[in-house]
Amino acid sequence: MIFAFEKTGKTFMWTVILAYFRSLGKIVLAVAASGIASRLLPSGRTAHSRFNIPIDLSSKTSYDIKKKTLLADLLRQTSLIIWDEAPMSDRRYFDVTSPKSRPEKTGLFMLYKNQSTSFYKNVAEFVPRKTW
Ligand SMILES: Nc1ncnc2c1ncn2[C@@H]1O[C@H](COP(=O)(O)OP(=O)(O)OP(=O)(O)O)[C@@H](O)[C@H]1O
Repeated sequence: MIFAFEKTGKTFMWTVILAYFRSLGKIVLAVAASGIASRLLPSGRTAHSRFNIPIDLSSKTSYDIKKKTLLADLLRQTSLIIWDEAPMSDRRYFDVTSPKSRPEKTGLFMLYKNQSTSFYKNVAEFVPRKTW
């Protein structure tokens, strides 16, 4: 995770990282919590749009990613996700579990099983508790 004060070049750095990995032929997704921030990233989209996150997130809803879809395949082939303003997002976005009641769906980070636990611990440490 990268933390820095305003106007210190974070977006500039994402742009450089995106260009580097994409020049190697890797798939790198760029998302942001807000629409304005996502427009500043090359091929950036809001996290809601990219990952099918329901607007009305509750304890009973989860990512709307079906396991056997093009989106799930894209995410499996993705080498890196750059998520600008991640700590502004609801913590449940970073949930590593699949919804038990909907076995055909998957949580985003279930697709990256080996990395997901440490990622989740890092994010959970910084995302404010009130957004649980
Ligand atoms: N290494 C650099 N060389 C030249 N200009 C730079 C460099 N890094 C950043 N800038 C310029 O500094 C300004 C602020 O950079 P940037 O928007 O990347 O910061 P930020 O940390 O993402 O800002 P914010 O806090 O608003 O998200 C921009 O105009 C950018 O072009």
